[in-house]
Amino acid sequence: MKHIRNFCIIAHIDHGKSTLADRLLEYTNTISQREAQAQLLDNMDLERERGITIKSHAIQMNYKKDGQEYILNLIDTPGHVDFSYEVSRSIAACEGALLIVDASQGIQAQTISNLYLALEHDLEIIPILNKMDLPGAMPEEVKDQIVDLIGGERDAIIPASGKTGLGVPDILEAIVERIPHPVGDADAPLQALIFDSVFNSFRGIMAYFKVENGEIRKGDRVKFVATGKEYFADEIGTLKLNQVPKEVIKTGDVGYIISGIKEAREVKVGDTITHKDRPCGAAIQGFEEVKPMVFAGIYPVDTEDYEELRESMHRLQLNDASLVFEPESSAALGFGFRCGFLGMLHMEIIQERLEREFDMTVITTVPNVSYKAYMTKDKEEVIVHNPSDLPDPSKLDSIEEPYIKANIITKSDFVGPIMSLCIQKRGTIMNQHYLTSDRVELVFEMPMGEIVFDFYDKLKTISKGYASFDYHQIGYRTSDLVKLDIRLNDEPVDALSSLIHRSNAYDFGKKICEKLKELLPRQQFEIRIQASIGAKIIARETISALRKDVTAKCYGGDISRKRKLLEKQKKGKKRMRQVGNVEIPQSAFMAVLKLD
Ligand SMILES: Nc1nc2c(ncn2[C@@H]2O[C@H](COP(=O)(O)OP(=O)(O)OP(=O)(O)O)[C@@H](O)[C@H]2O)c(=O)[nH]1
Repeated sequence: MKHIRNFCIIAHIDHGKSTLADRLLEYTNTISQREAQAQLLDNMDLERERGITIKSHAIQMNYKKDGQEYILNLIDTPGHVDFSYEVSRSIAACEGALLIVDASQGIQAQTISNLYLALEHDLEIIPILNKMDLPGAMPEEVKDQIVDLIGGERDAIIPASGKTGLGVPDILEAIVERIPHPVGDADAPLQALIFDSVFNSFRGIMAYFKVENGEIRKGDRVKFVATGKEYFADEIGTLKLNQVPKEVIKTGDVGYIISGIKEAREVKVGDTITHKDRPCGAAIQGFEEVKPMVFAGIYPVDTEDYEELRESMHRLQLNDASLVFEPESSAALGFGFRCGFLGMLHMEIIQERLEREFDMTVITTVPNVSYKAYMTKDKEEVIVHNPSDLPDPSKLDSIEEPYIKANIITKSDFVGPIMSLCIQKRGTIMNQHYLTSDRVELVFEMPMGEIVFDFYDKLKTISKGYASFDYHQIGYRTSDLVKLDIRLNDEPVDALSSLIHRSNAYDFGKKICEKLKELLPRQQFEIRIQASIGAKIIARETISALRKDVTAKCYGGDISRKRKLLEKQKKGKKRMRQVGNVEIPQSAFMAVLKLD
């Protein structure tokens, strides 16, 4: 135990965590340089392309210092807010953290939020100034920021570069010297924290754990405390580039278990593994059920593909337990699924995986948060995951919506515009704090429903990219919300309904009608677009009729050109849905996200 070091790397997105991790693996000969080039830790195609680590991983390195062998377990964490629960569990398995800050960017919102998580778990923090090779690196300024944030000595900050390998030996030395070894009782009953799981089509589900107390042996009868399920530890081992089977994993060490688990749902990150016959007294604290925050409908473009879509979603769920879905039907879109995601990025990833890995073409509806509606009678609580399911407003006592606490870090020049944006999004400023003379941290409380719309994009635009954003939920609050419906030629389109704060409803209704007018293709008859609250029409637009013949201008001459145009037209139609007599393209279902 004395020669084990468990650590994670925390950083804002794109500050170079994965690249630096690869350098550590290379330096300790855990992987070869050639393998490293493929950015090993990000082994999902999608991850590699997007340059983000979606799921956390663990890998073991051996390192020799003064003749003594050390085992270094690196637990990789995802950097994006959607996956912050996974970050917090990975952090709970560590004794130390490398805090990576891009020397050209300085401290950003996720640097701070992940740092706070690490400090809550009393981790030893090793600050690293990364990307020192960049011409725009500002080492002295960023060092000031780090010292301001975590205290400590300027000299303790290690200058590094994942690109050139600068600082890598110093980082390894610091891991051994500064991070404490794990502590635990080797003789106590087994208590192991599950911090991640992966799905492998050959081996089934593999859970990653850290042994806090006791030890686990191959063949042991174990129990997962939160789910209550029991398994045989068919195979246990440590994680190098591949799995290395072992007979025993002892206190303080990190490993994997394969035990015939069929579905990702059976393994809950944060759960405790113990022995069936000699269980531990209590589960490891801090376990939470991950709850989806954002909901949207996913429908097959072709109604006949419904069964295939269901099958694909089931298979996706096998390795992503945080995806939840249930069948729903929409008058406009037919049969599909209402899906719950951890956040907007998670939603995009699922949509993309469905298309890439399962070859499904889907229509996604506007995302929304979940609401709590209270009936006048009995104050009965109804959870609403879909605005069109809102009970009749005349029978409602009140509606509550989720609120978040948002942290934004930006340059002082942008404070004004960002404040106006947040206030426009019904936010309340709670705190404004200067990190340095030029960098400000703003803390807001605001409804989560406002950020699922277009908040990120707007924030990025008004701050010219110089603002970073992070948030967590702080509970539900009563709001004056109304349901806004959209009709096309008097036919309501349920998939376009939304819940809006009353004060914004008129403006919103007007804008969405204008946007739809822009997005709906003109057809051979007039299309009336209306926004209504209950029976009251609050906005309308009309698209005039058009006789559209794309081949008309081809004079009947060149047949191949004509065919090409028809092909093109057919393709354009693919993602369309017919409601009444109006054809709606996918872009229109997301129109709300693109209002000016
Ligand atoms: N110049 C320079 N570029 C770097 C360095 N380290 C990483 N990069 C680049 O920065 C980008 C982000 O690097 P990643 O290692 O993917 O960042 P990350 O922090 O792992 O990102 P997430 O996993 O999404 O949080 C990539 O384009 C890297 O090539 C460095 O030391 N110097």
